[in-house]
Amino acid sequence: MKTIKTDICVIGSGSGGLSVAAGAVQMGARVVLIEKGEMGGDCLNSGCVPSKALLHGAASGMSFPEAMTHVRQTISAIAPHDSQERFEGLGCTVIREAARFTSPKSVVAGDHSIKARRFVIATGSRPFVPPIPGLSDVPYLTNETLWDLSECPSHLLVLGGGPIGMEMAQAFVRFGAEVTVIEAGCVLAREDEEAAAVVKQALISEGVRFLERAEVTQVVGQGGALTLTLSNGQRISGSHLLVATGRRANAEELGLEHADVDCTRDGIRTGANLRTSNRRIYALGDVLADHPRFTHVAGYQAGVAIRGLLFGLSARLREDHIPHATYTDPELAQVGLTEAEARQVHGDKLEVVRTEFSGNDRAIATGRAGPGFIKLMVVKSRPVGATIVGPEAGELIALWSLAISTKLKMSRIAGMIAPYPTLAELNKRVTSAYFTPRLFDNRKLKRVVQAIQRLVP
Ligand SMILES: Cc1cc2nc3c(=O)[nH]c(=O)nc-3n(C[C@H](O)[C@H](O)[C@H](O)COP(=O)(O)OP(=O)(O)OC[C@H]3O[C@@H](n4cnc5c(N)ncnc54)[C@H](O)[C@@H]3O)c2cc1C
Ligand SMILES: NC(=O)c1ccc[n+]([C@@H]2O[C@H](COP(=O)([O-])OP(=O)(O)OC[C@H]3O[C@@H](n4cnc5c(N)ncnc54)[C@H](O)[C@@H]3O)[C@@H](O)[C@H]2O)c1
Repeated sequence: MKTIKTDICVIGSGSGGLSVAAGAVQMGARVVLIEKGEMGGDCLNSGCVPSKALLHGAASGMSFPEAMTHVRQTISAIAPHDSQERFEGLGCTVIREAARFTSPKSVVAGDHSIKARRFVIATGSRPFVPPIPGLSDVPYLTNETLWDLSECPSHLLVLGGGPIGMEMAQAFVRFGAEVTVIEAGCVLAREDEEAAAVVKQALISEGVRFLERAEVTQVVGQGGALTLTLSNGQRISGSHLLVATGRRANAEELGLEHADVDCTRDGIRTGANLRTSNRRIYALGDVLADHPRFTHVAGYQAGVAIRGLLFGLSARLREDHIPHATYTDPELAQVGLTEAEARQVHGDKLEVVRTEFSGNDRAIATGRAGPGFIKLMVVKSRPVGATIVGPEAGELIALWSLAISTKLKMSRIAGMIAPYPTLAELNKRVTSAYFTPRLFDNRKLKRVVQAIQRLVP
């Protein structure tokens, strides 16, 4: 067994682990990075990158095989950035083995024993597969196996109407598959209800069938012919089944019991400084319990952890300005509070203003003026949340993350000028919606203007 002593040992080379390793090594720390699978983790290999590449293929009229080639080419184009070679070039020691704690200060990976001053657990998550009778006996797809398909399914059954289920439902219906989404509750249930309804309606109009509040009690069949039975006796048959019913943290195999790290079934718990119950060990990204699971969140958490790891600063996480987007067409993006949440927190102090994509010249000129809107939640002249459903919602939401993180007043945002004609004008337009009644329905202001008009020559 070879022993390595280091400053920081990072377990997992996904979005979170790579960000910590790159930052720490370039600022002078000795870093060991351990990865048991593909460098780049879920986002690059089986998550964001392939799913967005597939959606692009579906939107731009590629055939399914062409789109799958585009998926592979996209991964290959991005992979060098996350590669072992790049990280070794930066100065990290990269070990391609599964890591396991043997004590609060040491980890074993293959024939290496790593003793580190600090550890970072960034082992991510895997698909949660619900314990439905028969499911484990049939061939089903998850986000880990979907990318091996060589032909488009004739009828794809999608279990779960969260972001994975909705994005993939739209991609596959556009490739010509029949698609049925079976959802235990309501689709996109964590989103603003009105915005989620716009996305759902768009998918319905493209041919996706939805069964909501549906409890699957049994799955039978074989490859190419699967049947789900619901609690109401209804049966739905399809050629393939995609299970997209949430995530489970990758924490069980880490030997956390030897490391004094508290962990629940939902994942590892930390304080806002990302330290676990063992102060030498940090955790971040999808392996955490009760945190949003997104690539940009793992990246943001890496920045917070680095301040503690390298400088001993007690940086703390903030979550009110973290946006997310679902890349259906139309896209749905959210930052801060939804209208329902803001109403609960702020009651009568809440003002909600909105503007529609149908009034935007660029949206009209480019044939994208379908149903869609920006809704802004404002309290004491500062935005506390924004919901956008429409084209490029994921791009448009960034401004509102900045506005919330810096507590910008609406008057400051109204000072922004967006070039004409852009979708970005919608962000300006929604601030006008806030000021319009204050300016145009203001009797006092009208009297002042009239008085000045009488006085000025
Ligand atoms: C289909 C899909 C689409 C998604 N789309 C988006 C999107 O559009 N935008 C977005 O922001 N997020 C998206 N996500 C979420 C995003 O992929 C995750 O939030 C992100 O990858 C989490 O990063 P991470 O570093 O925490 O974990 P991961 O990327 O999962 O990396 C963890 C790494 O740790 C390794 N590992 C695990 N255990 C061990 C061990 N014992 N020893 C050594 N290595 C180990 C794993 O092999 C893996 O490489 C999507 C997810 C899925 C599934
Ligand atoms: N655009 C993006 O940023 C993006 C895209 C895809 C995934 N992701 C990330 O990946 C995570 C996982 O995505 P997801 O869609 O799998 O999870 P999710 O938890 O967001 O949604 C899962 C859905 O499955 C339903 N469900 C659970 N058990 C069920 C059952 N037995 N039968 C029917 N429905 C059932 C739930 O009610 C829920 O609506 C997301 O939370 C997100 O963090 C992000």
